[in-house]
Parts: sequence; structure tokens; C-alpha cells
Amino acid sequence: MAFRSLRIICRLGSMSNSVTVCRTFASAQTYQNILIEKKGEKQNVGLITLNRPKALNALCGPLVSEVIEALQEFDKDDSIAAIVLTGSEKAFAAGADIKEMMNNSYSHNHKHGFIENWSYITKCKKPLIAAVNGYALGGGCELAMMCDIIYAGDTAKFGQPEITIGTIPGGGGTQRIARSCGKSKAMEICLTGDQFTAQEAEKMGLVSKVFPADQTVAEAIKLAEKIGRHSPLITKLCKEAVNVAFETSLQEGLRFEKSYFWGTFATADQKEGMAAFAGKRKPNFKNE
Ligand SMILES: CCC/C=C/C(=O)SCCNC(=O)CCNC(=O)[C@H](O)C(C)(C)COP(=O)([O-])OP(=O)([O-])OC[C@H]1O[C@@H](n2cnc3c(N)ncnc32)[C@H](O)[C@@H]1OP(=O)([O-])[O-]
Repeated sequence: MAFRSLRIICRLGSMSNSVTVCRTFASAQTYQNILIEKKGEKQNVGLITLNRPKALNALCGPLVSEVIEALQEFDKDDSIAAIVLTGSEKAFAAGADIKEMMNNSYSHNHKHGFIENWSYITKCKKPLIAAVNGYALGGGCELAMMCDIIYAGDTAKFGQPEITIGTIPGGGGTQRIARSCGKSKAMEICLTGDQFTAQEAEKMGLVSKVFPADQTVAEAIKLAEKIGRHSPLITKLCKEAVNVAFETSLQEGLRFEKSYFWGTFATADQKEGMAAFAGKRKPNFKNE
């Protein structure tokens, strides 16, 4: 991993699948609000755990900055195939930090680009899976929706309650729910502020699978490992192509997909993948 002055602690006892990584910069600065680990049989899954239990992982500025920094480090790290973002069993995240932002003014928000840095989360090139247990409210729900895939525990509670505290979703809630679940659901969720269950979220297409809460993270790691068996280069192209569907017209999206599809034939991994199929063997992708 590309962390400066990296310190790696192997967790004795649960060594098989877990390496905890702590940042130890020269300044002795460490993450205060998140934990980062490498997981999976090949240690190729980056796990970021939001860890601000006293505030139910409310997304204060420092926590979001740490998440962005950890994502950028995992994105640069060639040993990492995919990233899982999770919280605790009680809360993925109970929203943006209300106490931190309650006295913000319009001009402050405008001058300082309040929460504009959140969009870096969507710039991550590797697959990013949210493993959601407990509350995913407001900015917490929006953070999950910035990920590529959402797995949820059966006790997870989603919602956009901003309207109940005199504001509206600001981290993409109105747009991403409308795009994934349609206008009626988006309006109902954003205008009532009501919470909805993991099962409802799955039914409306916001979540791809629901698991018993104590298995959510393990299942997300398994999914990350499965994705990690493919060519990292082709995986990134595929993620980018799917994301284009949320940003353009169908015709433009189809043109983009075609150019990337054709482009894969310029890669060594396409040659390897198809040769492996024809030769009845497993592919050995080189990320080239
Ligand atoms: C991204 C841009 C747009 C986004 C906007 C938003 O997200 S707006 C936000 C949208 N989200 C909401 O409106 C949800 C707000 N939260 C809730 O409604 C409830 O906390 C609950 C229903 C999630 C859990 O109820 P429960 O009875 O099980 O637990 P509890 O209530 O006792 O909380 C424990 C501690 O955590 C604290 N804390 C919790 N959340 C936040 C927060 N967002 N902020 C700060 N602190 C928060 C809470 O104050 C308390 O601290 P204290 O007083 O002990 O020092």
C-alpha cells in the first residue's frame, strides 16, 4: 500500500483474513474517525469502517475527509481489487453532522463549498461496495448511494429525513433516488422523511441484496473478492460505462459503451480472457 511510513499490524487470532493498517505519518497523525483494513483470502479487499460511535457515525467534516483519503490510498494501491465501506451494526451513518452544520450561513456554504468534497467519493475508480447495517439516514443514505453496490443487513433503516429538520438532501439524495427508483418513490422518501427498511430498499432497487445483519460485511467482502478475480483494468472500464448510464441519454450512453467495448480489444487482458476460455483454462489477467 502506498501509505507513507506504513505500519502493518497482523491481528493474531483472526490472522487468516485480516490485516489492520494504521497510518503513521511522520507527524504521527492517525485516522480518528475510521478504521482501515485489508481483507479477504488474498488481502485484496480494502475495508473502511466508519468509527464515530458516540454520534452514530454522523458525517462530520474530518470523518468525510478521512474516508476520501483512505479511498484515494486504496484506489492507488495495486494490491487492492475492490473496496468495502461499512459502519457499525447500529449505524452505517445517521447523516451529516447536524450539530456541526446547524449554524452555517448560506454565504459560508457558498464560499467554502460546503460538502462539495463529498463528490471525490464517486471518483474512486475501483468497485466500491457499501455494507449497510443500522441507520443510513440523510447523508448516510446518500453516502451509501455514492457507492457502486449496496448490500444491507436485515435491520438496516434508510431514509432522507432532512425535510423534518428544515432542509433538503444535499449529498445527491433527490437525484440518485429518482434515478434508481423513479419519481414517485423519490418524492415519497424526500417529502415525508420517513424511514424505510432494507427489504423495501431491495424491492425498490436501491439495495441489491439483504443479509442477516451479522453477515453483511462478510458478504460484501466475498462480493469484492469475486469482482477481484477479473481484470482490474476491464473492471474499471466496466464501472465507468455503467456510471455513464446515470449521466447521459441512452444514445450517448450506448455510444460510450461501444467505444469502451471496442477499446477492450486493445488490451492484453481481453486477449488473455478469451484465449483462456478457448483453451479451457483459467485466465491470468495482468491489468494491461
Ligand atoms: C450531506 C449533505 C446533506 C445531508 C444532510 C443530513 O444528513 S441532515 C441529518 C439527517 N439525519 C437525521 O436527521 C437523523 C438524526 N438522528 C436521529 O434521528 C437519531 O439519532 C436516530 C433515530 C438515528 C437514533 O436515535 P437514538 O435514540 O438511537 O440515538 P440518539 O438520537 O440518542 O443519538 C446518539 C447520539 O448521536 C448523535 N447523533 C445522531 N445523529 C446525528 C447527526 N446526524 N448529527 C449529529 N449528531 C447525531 C445524537 O445527538 C446523540 O448524541 P448525544 O446527544 O448523546 O451527544
